[in-house]
Amino acid sequence: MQPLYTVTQIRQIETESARRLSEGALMQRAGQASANAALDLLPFATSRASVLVLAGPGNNGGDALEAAAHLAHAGAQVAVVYFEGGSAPERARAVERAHASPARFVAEDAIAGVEWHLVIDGLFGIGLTRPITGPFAALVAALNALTCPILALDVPSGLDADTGCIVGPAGCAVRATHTLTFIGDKPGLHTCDGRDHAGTVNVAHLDIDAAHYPAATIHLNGVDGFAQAAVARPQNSHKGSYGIVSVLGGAPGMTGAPILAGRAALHAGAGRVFLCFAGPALQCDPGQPELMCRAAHGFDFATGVTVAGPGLGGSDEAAHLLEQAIASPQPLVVDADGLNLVAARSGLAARLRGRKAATLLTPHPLEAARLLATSIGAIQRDRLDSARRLAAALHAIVVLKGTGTVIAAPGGAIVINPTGNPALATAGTGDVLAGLCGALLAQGWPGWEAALGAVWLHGMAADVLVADGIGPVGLTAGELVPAIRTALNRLVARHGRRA
Ligand SMILES: NC(=O)C1=CN([C@@H]2O[C@H](COP(=O)(O)OP(=O)(O)OC[C@H]3O[C@@H](n4cnc5c(N)ncnc54)[C@H](OP(=O)(O)O)[C@@H]3O)[C@@H](O)[C@H]2O)[C@@H](O)CC1
Ligand SMILES: Nc1ncnc2c1ncn2[C@@H]1O[C@H](COP(=O)(O)OP(=O)(O)O)[C@@H](O)[C@H]1O
Ligand SMILES: [K+]
Repeated sequence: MQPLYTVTQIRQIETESARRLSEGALMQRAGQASANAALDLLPFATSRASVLVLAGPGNNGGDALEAAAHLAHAGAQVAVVYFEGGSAPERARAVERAHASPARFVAEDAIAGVEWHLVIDGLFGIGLTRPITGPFAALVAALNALTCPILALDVPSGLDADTGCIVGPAGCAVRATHTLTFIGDKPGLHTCDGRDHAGTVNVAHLDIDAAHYPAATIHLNGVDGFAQAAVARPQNSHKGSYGIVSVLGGAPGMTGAPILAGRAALHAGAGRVFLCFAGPALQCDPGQPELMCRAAHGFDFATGVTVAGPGLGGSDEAAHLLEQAIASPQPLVVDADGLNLVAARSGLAARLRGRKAATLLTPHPLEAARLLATSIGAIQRDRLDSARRLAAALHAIVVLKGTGTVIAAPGGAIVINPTGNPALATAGTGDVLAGLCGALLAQGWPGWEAALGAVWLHGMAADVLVADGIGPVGLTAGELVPAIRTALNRLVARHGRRA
């Protein structure tokens, strides 16, 4: 999995490596890498390309000036909007190089009325300390109104590289189509506002020796993070080999949620799936008669994995049933109303903390806010920290949903998921994810790999459906289910080890 580094770590890597390099080497390498990336984005002969370069007051601006000089020497028509600022010697040399090149230095008002083929955003990088306001904000608005590609250097200006939030309050950020980020990839490019502002992310390592990189605790989810848990089915196996998933949910009037979770568990390979209704039990799911419907009252949750919460409601009876599911020595997924009950009743949280088997919690931001007794805004302001705090507080693997889903382990490891898209922003997709988590656990996947695999497959299924025109508008949660089955089978065929 691709490592992600915080700004503090990037600064440390820079300090360590810079000691062994000539002054300004990193900025020169960043500028060269940026120019190369820019050339790749130009649609035709370099000499006919109009490139607008924004060079801010810090070293991000220095990178942009180096890039401007290279592009101008390569023959592009380069216009630079330049802001006076920092006195770092390497930045001063970048200014000189750009001035000595054929690049033109222009005023901000020259941006309007020109057909630009590419914009390079070198306004602010990881040194942004306060919201972009005033004339800089007007400039960002002008850039965001352009239709040409925008290449952000290091970070789209205005975005917090650690959290993925626009630096605020009342800040703004460049909406880039591409980001070339330096030294190492950064979490903020992949979650919250990051995905909308960074576009396609590439990393330029600037030839820094691997020895200068610390062990990363944050990664971008990828198949290598969980594929080792996939097992090819042996011929000599039967339904008992693939586990049981029991979905606890379905308070009166809320039967759809457990059905979706159960269907997802079935199509993701669980040997048997029970729907355990907290309210009046359905006789069967006529659309999926393989699901076995039961009253939750008196059900033995210790027989397999429980997915507790979809449509469970908040009654005392629901809390009592959840307590029984938590007491099971088997793996457990808690979602939706299950999480709301844990937030509302401290006794349940204490029992959850005491569990020995794998426990996965799958909150969306509002559920996470209830669990941490805070607001959605506070959760979203630092999604990584929120997920990490929840995992530590409840001794569970936490899947904080939403674009760039954050998966956190109680020990502090964090993974951000890159698959998925806004087609998933529709009712029931969370129930499908919970059922999928349950199915992987039932088939013997360890908790961490089950969480990573489920989130990745769920997002990938949505990506494939959208590529086929089934979404982003109007995708239904039920349509995800067969697409998840296909994605999981491809994974097992490609990576599944022999049992
Ligand atoms: N790290 C590395 O190893 C390498 C880093 N490199 C590059 O350096 C970048 C980091 O450079 P950096 O530290 O100079 O910060 P940067 O992002 O240019 O901004 C700081 C400037 O902006 C100003 N300023 C801040 N907020 C503002 C606001 N809202 N509105 C207005 N002004 C504002 C701030 O002013 P001040 O706060 O001091 O008043 C200061 O002048 C990094 O992203 C990468 O591109 C590469 O060369 C390769 C090696
Ligand atoms: N804009 C988005 N981009 C990517 N994934 C999204 C987006 N919106 C929602 N999702 C995903 O869809 C699912 C929604 O879950 P949830 O909010 O619990 O829905 P429900 O309760 O209706 O089942 C989560 O997996 C979430 O990460
Ligand atoms: K930038």
